[in-house]
Formats: sequence, structure tokens, C-alpha cells
Amino acid sequence: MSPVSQRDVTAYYGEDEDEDDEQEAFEVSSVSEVTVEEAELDSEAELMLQMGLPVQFGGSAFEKNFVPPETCVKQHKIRKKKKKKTKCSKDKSIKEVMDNITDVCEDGSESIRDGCEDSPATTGEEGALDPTSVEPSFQENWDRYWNQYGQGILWQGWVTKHEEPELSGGEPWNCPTTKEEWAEHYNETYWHYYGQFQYWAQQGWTFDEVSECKDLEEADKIPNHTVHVPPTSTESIDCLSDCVNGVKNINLDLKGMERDSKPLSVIYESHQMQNPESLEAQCPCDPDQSEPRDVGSADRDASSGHTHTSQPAVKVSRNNSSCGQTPVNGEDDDEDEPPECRQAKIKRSHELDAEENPCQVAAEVSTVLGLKHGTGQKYGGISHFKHRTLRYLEKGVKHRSHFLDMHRPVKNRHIFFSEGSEVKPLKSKTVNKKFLKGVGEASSDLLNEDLSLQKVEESPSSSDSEGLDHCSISDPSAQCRPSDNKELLENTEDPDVEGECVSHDQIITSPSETTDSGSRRLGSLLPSNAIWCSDPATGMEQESDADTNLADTRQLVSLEIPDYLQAEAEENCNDSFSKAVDNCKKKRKKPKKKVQSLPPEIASDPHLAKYWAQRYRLFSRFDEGIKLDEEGWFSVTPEKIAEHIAQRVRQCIPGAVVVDAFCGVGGNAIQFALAGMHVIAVDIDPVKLELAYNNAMVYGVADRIELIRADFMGIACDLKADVVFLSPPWGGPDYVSAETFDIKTMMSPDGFEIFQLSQQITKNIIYFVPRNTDVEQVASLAGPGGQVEIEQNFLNKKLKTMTVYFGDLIRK
Ligand SMILES: C[S@@+](CC[C@H](N)C(=O)[O-])C[C@H]1O[C@@H](n2cnc3c(N)ncnc32)[C@H](O)[C@@H]1O
Ligand SMILES: C[n+]1cn([C@@H]2O[C@H](CO)[C@@H](O)[C@H]2O)c2nc(N)[nH]c(=O)c21
Repeated sequence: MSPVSQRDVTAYYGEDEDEDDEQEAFEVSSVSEVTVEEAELDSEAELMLQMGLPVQFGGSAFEKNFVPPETCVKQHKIRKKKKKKTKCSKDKSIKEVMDNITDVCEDGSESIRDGCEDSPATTGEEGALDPTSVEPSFQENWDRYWNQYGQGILWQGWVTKHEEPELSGGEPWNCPTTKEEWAEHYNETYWHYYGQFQYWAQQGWTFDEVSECKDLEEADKIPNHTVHVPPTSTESIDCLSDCVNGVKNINLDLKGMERDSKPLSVIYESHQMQNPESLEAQCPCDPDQSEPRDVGSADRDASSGHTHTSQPAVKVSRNNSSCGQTPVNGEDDDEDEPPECRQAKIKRSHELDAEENPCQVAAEVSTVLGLKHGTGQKYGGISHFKHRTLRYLEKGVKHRSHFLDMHRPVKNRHIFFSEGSEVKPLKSKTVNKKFLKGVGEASSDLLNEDLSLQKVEESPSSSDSEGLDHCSISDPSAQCRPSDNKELLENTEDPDVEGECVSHDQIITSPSETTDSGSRRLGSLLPSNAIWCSDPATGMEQESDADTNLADTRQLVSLEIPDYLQAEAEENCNDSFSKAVDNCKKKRKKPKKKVQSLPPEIASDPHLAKYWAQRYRLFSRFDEGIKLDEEGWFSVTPEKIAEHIAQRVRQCIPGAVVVDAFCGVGGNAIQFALAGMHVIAVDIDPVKLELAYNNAMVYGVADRIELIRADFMGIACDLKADVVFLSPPWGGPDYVSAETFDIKTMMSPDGFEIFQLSQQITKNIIYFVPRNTDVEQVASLAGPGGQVEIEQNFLNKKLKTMTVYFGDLIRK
């Protein structure tokens, strides 16, 4: 099997709190590892590969452990049938069977099972494994499959078992010494493949009918094979082997899957990645199955060590604490967790053993993360998803995946906001207290990571379901350092904005195998209960969930440090950091009341008052002459987020030329320029360009921003740049009213078209999208084999936006 290209989905959630586990969690399997493993494939696996069947079904463990994807009852029946079939075969004339094999080779039409009338596939006895009870066309398909490949499979299996088959006594099925063994082999093989076929058929897979097999003349074209040919049936066996070698494709019947709503699965590293050229998709398990899954397949995959692929390892960390397993410091935080979280037992793929089922693991992980398994293809950017893997980049992911649960629809989390312009401060003393405590006790781990702080105190609420709520401040790109605290103070002069905090959770993902009839949001992937529930305005929930906020130890920030981390934090508290926090506390001053007349656009529209209230969050130098228009107010990227994005670009591609394709009033363009980039700022609206210029002047970067009034869609192909930043209109503030935002249909220009045009400029694209964006959809933009990093942007404790990175902008 040729090495396969990387098609994983890698979700970066954060660090595992368990150091020991972490080491392994970050290991990434490489192509070379795969190659070694491939070399160790047992013969059956090789055969499976030749067949284009998932190799994880090819390990020798299969015989022992294979459990068809039916119920245990069915499994039992299979065994029963196997016994019966064995008996049958013994009784039957083996010669008769093999005659039929020869017939198949000659005319390609006869069925092997004709040779055994009570073949398991045809008796339907006791209803066991009655294929018709599974799929109406199953029997037909199976017959065709077995006709086509059965002979080759049988013979190759035989050859594999007997390296040098003794053929002097005649064909093994005729030879008295091997006759019985052949019969057993036949039965074993038949059922083995029958079970697999049934399983895969249920998953929506079909197989390609190979013309070579039917057309003997074509056999010559098939590369030489090493099948040992019994002297008495050389031709037929040759043919059969060729047929086997000629098997190239097994395809996912997407249409069928759509139709049947057969769920696909999230695939983890431990699953074999098929040759991308020959497989349309890979889907070894149905996570929605309540019934036992194909343990055999899983076992084989795990026990045979076939991690197989060139894709990065799936790093699904042991879910031993955050989800009710073994909480750090012995704390059982189970109570706060969603039920599905408690059930999860996530393991790293490399830890899978013969008793475990990676399919189940995958399903559980996805359950924990709020993933659903869907069907069929849905998005324009990619026909379907091949693979998803999850990889925890940062420590504490388990906590985040627990605490940051975002299962609830976004819109339900904003009901408390008032619609009026009068924004009443909401007290959140509990949160604040806990936060400060948490910050003061930040662990050294935290100190080594980017940090931003937040204060949640008397911050204004907002009627904005877009989330201009209480304020926050942070330096998401900077390393944690005391000066962050200073910055916090310096930026909290807005009477309405005490503090600000930008949190960025990341996911790297790429097209996965699943699409869902219902779209998914990143929110589902990155749990964030704490974010929402601890909103001061949510009252009751706030108290309980305040504890559950946690520090992002890599990139962001400490919202509140959960109790179980606080103990650790106390031990490791960095002095200077503590001082800084103390300073921060001392320096927090009564905000200066600025008497400032409302700009006309604000005065004329009460709904914009909330934006006015948070003007410093949008532009920290607002008072120096920043100007916005109505659209600018509600759609400008808050400074800290814009700064964070710019810093990421600077880190990945220093001095880049960046196209800000929808520059608006310059929120992003200014930050790119401040980060040392040359910016080509495009906007279709001349007013925006004027405002952008004005604002760039305020920040002293107008000379680094080239303003172009144009329809980006029309000029994209003429632009040259290292990076394209996409912050298109989302259709106004109402974008949040959709539970899931579809970038293709809900924004104009079409989000897919925007992206495709941008790809003509560069692969390094940043897509700034609504927080309720269908995460699978944006992942699909990466295309087959692609990767994407999806980042959630939190302001204060609320998820505001998502930023999606492509190309070299994905952090490795
Ligand atoms: C969401 S705003 C951008 C906000 C910007 N990132 C900021 O921080 O100020 C979107 C902008 O895209 C502009 N726009 C809409 N359609 C456009 C097009 N086809 N080409 C270029 N600009 C467009 C709008 O005029 C608007 O200013
Ligand atoms: C309607 N809106 C809000 N934001 C951004 O989402 C945050 C939360 O609502 C806003 O603060 C703004 O940054 C938008 N960004 C873009 N690119 N396009 C929009 O139409 C838009």
C-alpha cells in the first residue's frame, strides 16, 4: 500500500492536564512509522488492502474477535451459522464448490454459493444473518462481490496459510489430506468476508465491480502476482488472483448514505487510512449505533498496531479527569458536566488495546465534544470528509472540553440582554473574585503561556446578541507577563469597560468523514459552558459555572482558574506575576467619566448605543479621532482580536503583504499594519475607505495601508499577496439568530466563492466568521487532505467570533 496523504482532522484543544499523558499525547505518527507498520501487516491485512477493504479488518485478530455490526445476538447466530456452514461444507462436495470457482473464472457469472446451497448467505435460517433483513439489496451485492472476489480471496488465503502449498496430491479441495482443511478454510473465509461485507455495506460502502475479473483478456494487464497456482487449475486461480489484485476501489455510496441516513463516523488515527486514490471515504464505525460495534475490526486495528497512516497521530487524550474520570486533585467536578461528558472514556489511539474499540472511543469523544455523525456530502468545498482526528495541543483541554461546553444554541444564551440603549452594569462579583484569585494563583504553567486577564466587574450588559457585553482585555499573542496586567489597566478606562479578555481556543481540523444533516458549530467542538454560563447576566448559572472557567494555558487566558487548578497554582505561583496581579488590583481605578457627545450615527440609532459603550474595545485610541459608520460599529473587529490575528500572521509570515479583502473601517488593517505588514485594504464602500484612512491615521499606520475601492470578487484574481484576510459582511447583526451560520448561503458574497477566489491569491487565508458558523463547513474549505485551524475568539467570557486559518498560518 502506498503511503497515504494526510487527511486528518486535528483538533487542537489544549493541553492535557496530565503531564505524563501529555508526552504521548503530542506524539505524532509519521509516514515512516506507518511504513514500518505496514511492513508488518499480516497476510490477511495485505489481502484486504488488495481488495481495497479497510485494512483494520485484515488483522489476524479478526478471526477471533470479529463481531459483525449487528447485535450480540446476531453475533451468536453467526457463530452458530459458521458451525453449521462448516458442517455443510464438509458434507458437500468440495469439488463441486471448486468447479463453480472455475466457472466463475470462465464466465464470471456463476456464484460460488451455488456450490453450497445452504450457504450462510442464502439459507436465512432462523433469520440469522438474513441479509435481506439488513439491506434489501444486500444479498445481491454480496453475491456479486463474492462471485467477483471470493475465489481469489479463497485461494490467496490458502496460499497465505500454506506458504508452499503442497499440490502434488491435486487441488487442496480434492486432495484427501487437505480437503477438510480446505472446507474449513472456505467456511472461515466466507464468513469472515461476509461479515465484513455486511458491515461495510451497512455503512454505505459499495465496491467496484472490476472489469478485469470478467474480462479475462484484461487479466494480462494486471501486474504479476505471486499466487501459487495449483497445477490442476492454474488458469482459474491465476484469473482469480488477478481479480483480487485488480480490485481497486471500494467506494462510499454517498447518495445512499444520504438516503439512508446512515451515520458516518469520526475517524481517529488508529483507523486505517485507505489509499486516497482508491477510497472515497473511510468509515469503520457507526458511532450512533447503540449496539456493539465491530469490535473485531477495532481490535484488529489496535492490536495489530496498524496505525497505518501518514496522518498525524490522533491525540485523544485520556479523559480521566475532566469528564468524571479522575479529576485533578481528587476533585470530582462531575456534577457540572454534561451527562455525555461523564460517560466518555477517551483514550489515546496508541493506547488502544484488544479490548477496546476505537470506534467507540471516537464516538465517545465526539459525544463529549458535541459532535454528531451525519450523512453524506453537504458542502461545496469538499465532497465528503475522510478523516477526523483530534489532537490536543494544549494542556487542560479536558477541562476546557468539559467546561466550555457549548451545546446550547447560541441564541439561548443571550436572552438576558436588554434591547434598550440603557445598558445597566451587571455585577459579577463572584466571578471577579474568583477570577482574581485564580489569576493570583496562576501556576507557572500558566505563566509560560500567553496570558490575558479579565475582570468581570460591573461590566455592562448588552442587548447585543452579537455579544458586546461586558468587556475584557488581553494580549492574546503575547506571552504571559506582568505587563499584560498593566495593559489591562491602561485599557480599562472606559467607564463601561473594566477589563477585557480575549480567549482563543483552537481547533485544527480538516475535512472529516462526517457531515451532518444538522450543521455543527465549533461551539459543539469546543465546549464552553463556562463562557456562557458564567455570564454575569445569567444569574443563577453564573455562580456555579464561575468555578468552571479555566485558564487557557497556551494562548490565552485565564478566565477563572478552576478550583482543582488553584491548588496547583498556589504551589507554582510566580512572584513577579503575583505582584503584577496585585498591582493590577491596586491600580484598578474608578473609570474616568468622559463627557463625550454621541456621534450622530449612535444618537440616531439607540441600538448602536451598546457599541458606543464599548468603543474602546473596538479601538483603544477611540478618543483620538476614530470614526465609524453604522456598519462599522457593529462589524468592526474588536482591537484585541484584530491584534491577535495580526500577531499570528506576523509570527507565521513576518513582513507579509496582507490583503484585507473587506477592510471596513480598518479594524484589522490597522493591526496588520501595526504588526509590520503591508496591507492592501479593499472595500466596496468608499465611505468605509475614508473611515479606514482616518482611523489608520489615528494609529499612525496610514502609510502602510493601500486602500482600494473595489469589489473584491472582481479584483481578487489580480491581487498578489502572502496572506488574505477575509472579514466579509455576515448579513448584519442578525447573523446570530441562526443556530448555525452557513457561510455559503447566509452571507453575501457567497462565503465559498470568496474563499475560492482568495485561494487564487494565496493558500494563506484567514477567514473571520461568525461564532455560530458551521465548523464542518469551514473545515471543508480546506478540501481533501487539507487542514484548517479554527480558533474561537473570546472576549471576556463570551465567544464572539471564530477565526479560521489556512495554509502556513496553521500553527504546527
Ligand atoms: C464586516 S465589514 C469589515 C470589518 C473590518 N474587518 C473591520 O474591522 O473594520 C465588511 C466590509 O466589507 C465591505 N464589502 C461588502 N461587500 C464587498 C465586496 N464585494 N468587496 C469588497 N468589500 C465589500 C463592506 O462595505 C464592509 O465594509
Ligand atoms: C455583524 N458582524 C459582527 N461582526 C463581528 O462579530 C463581533 C460580534 O458580533 C463584532 O464585534 C464584530 O467584530 C462582524 N464581522 C464581520 N466580518 N462581518 C459582520 O457582518 C460582522
